[in-house]
Parts: sequence; structure tokens; C-alpha cells
Amino acid sequence: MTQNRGDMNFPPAGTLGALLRLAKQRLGEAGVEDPGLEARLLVEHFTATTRTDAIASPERPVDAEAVRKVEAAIGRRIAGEPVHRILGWREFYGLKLTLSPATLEPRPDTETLVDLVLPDARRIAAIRGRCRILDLGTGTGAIALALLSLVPEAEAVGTDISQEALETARRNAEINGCAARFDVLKSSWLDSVDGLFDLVLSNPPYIATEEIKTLEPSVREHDPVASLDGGPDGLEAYRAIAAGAHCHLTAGGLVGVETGHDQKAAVAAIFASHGYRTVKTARDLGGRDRAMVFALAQGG
Ligand SMILES: C[S@@+](CC[C@H](N)C(=O)[O-])C[C@H]1O[C@@H](n2cnc3c(N)ncnc32)[C@H](O)[C@@H]1O
Repeated sequence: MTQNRGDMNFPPAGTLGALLRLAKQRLGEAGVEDPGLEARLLVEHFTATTRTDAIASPERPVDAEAVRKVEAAIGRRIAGEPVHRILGWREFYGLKLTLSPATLEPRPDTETLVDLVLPDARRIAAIRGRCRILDLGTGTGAIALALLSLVPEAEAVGTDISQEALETARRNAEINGCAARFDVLKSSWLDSVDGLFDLVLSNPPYIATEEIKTLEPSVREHDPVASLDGGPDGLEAYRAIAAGAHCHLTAGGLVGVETGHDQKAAVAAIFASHGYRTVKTARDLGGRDRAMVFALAQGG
């Protein structure tokens, strides 16, 4: 993707259908993998239209200002910026989550962890009338807010080392109608956490430091390094969480984590060394090991 904005040649104004076709064509020429989808996302966002508008009213006029915005967005995308960074939001488990430079762009892989613990959150809420969730390294708030949106009796605390991420998570809670059940706390893993939780969850940074430079530019240049860097072997956060979580688990409480696809055995061993047994695991849509749930072997 080497083209720059100067080559775009978008007309000064036009129709929605023509703008969509041109955006798709430019993205396709630049080698974007799914130009139709990305053109639609960008055009809808910057023209404030919907998919239905494009289907039902392709002749709808688009003014010069909107065309300029779409052209600029296509230029940024062709220069390598991920489409959701340009949009400033990404959908996660049906929620629209705003992004900031301090937050990871939430990935569909992380929905695997939500799917794995959702039955536990519902079961605990049904038995206890509430379910207290701790989301360590909450970023946009993705994991906690998805569960809050699905389990009305649940309440959550989202922690992060980044104050800016916490502000984004809080904003996302407001946008998605969960703010009354969501608190944020600045903490390095469990250092500043108080109280007991039924579910302690995390998608921590799990890339080995040396591997970060080998990641796709769309990841290494746009996701914050604090959301990626798991230390020399990628496992440092799991050690901190396994060491600290037992002080904050209710009786029968569970710890759920996302892992890298090749970290299942190593993460199980870390939790086992702190007295946990593996309760269940799950693979992502690509069939790779992705999420694990632990309980204290002695029942907590
Ligand atoms: C992989 S991202 C996950 C973000 C979000 N939970 C998600 O799944 O999209 C890891 C998060 O951990 C946070 N983090 C990094 N080091 C931390 C630490 N020592 N204590 C707490 N959070 C930390 C990062 O700022 C980042 O938001």
C-alpha cells in the first residue's frame, strides 16, 4: 500500500453509490484485503449514512465536505492505518467501543473469553443475585462491558496501568448504558485492588518483548506497546495475576484469561504453581487455543 492522497482523484461531490464504488476501487487497487467492507465502513461513517441508505438510495447526494473526509480516510487507510483506528471505534460483542491511542483495538479473538465465562456469570448472578467482575487491563473496557451488557445483575471494576485507557473505558460504559455498574481503577495488576470478585478476568499483554518488532505494522505501529508487551517470555502478566488473584476471589470464584495460541501449557503451569486447577479452555474461530478458566484447587 504505497499510494498517497494526491492520487485519489475523488470528484468534488457526487452520489453515495458512486462514492462507495470509487472508495472500494481505490482500496482494492492498493491491495486492501476486503475493500468492499472497508469502503462501506469508511463511507458510512464519514457521510453519516447507513447500509440501508446505500442500498435504497444510491443516488443520494453527498456534499463536498463529506467527499473530502472520505478521500482523506481512504488515503490514511492506504498509508497503512487500520480501518478502525481511522473510524475511532470498533464493534465488540455487539457494542460500539471508542478507541484511543492508549487502548488496544479489541479483537474478535477476545470474544472467545467472553463466551467461555458468560455461562458462569449468568449462573452466579442467578444464585447470588449479583456477579462481581474484575477486568484486569481493561483497555476499552471490552470484556467487562460485554458481560455487563449481557448479564443485568453483573457489576464490574476495570483496571489498567493507563489512566487514558481508563477514561476511554469509562466513556464506553456511558455510551453503552453500563456506567452505573462499572467502576475503573488505576492499578498494576492486583496491586491496588480491594474486595472480592466472582470472576477475575484478563486479556493481558502476552507478546514476548523481542517478538513485537516482528508483528504486522498495523499492530506494532498502532496498538500501544503496553497492551502488547508481556515481558521477555510473554508470560509476566500471568505470573502477576496468578500470584495475586486468590486474595480477591469469592468462594467458588473463577479466573479467566486470554492467552496466545501457543501459551496454553505454560499458562496452566503458572496457575497450577499457585494452587489452581484448569476448569475449561476454548479455541478461537481459527481453531487456536485462546481462553482458559481456573479455580483454586482447594475450592477457594
Ligand atoms: C491486550 S490489552 C487488553 C485490552 C482489553 N482488555 C481487550 O481485551 O481489548 C492489555 C491491557 O493491559 C494493560 N496493562 C499493561 N500492563 C499493565 C499492568 N501492569 N497492570 C494493569 N494493566 C496493564 C494495557 O494498558 C492494556 O490496556
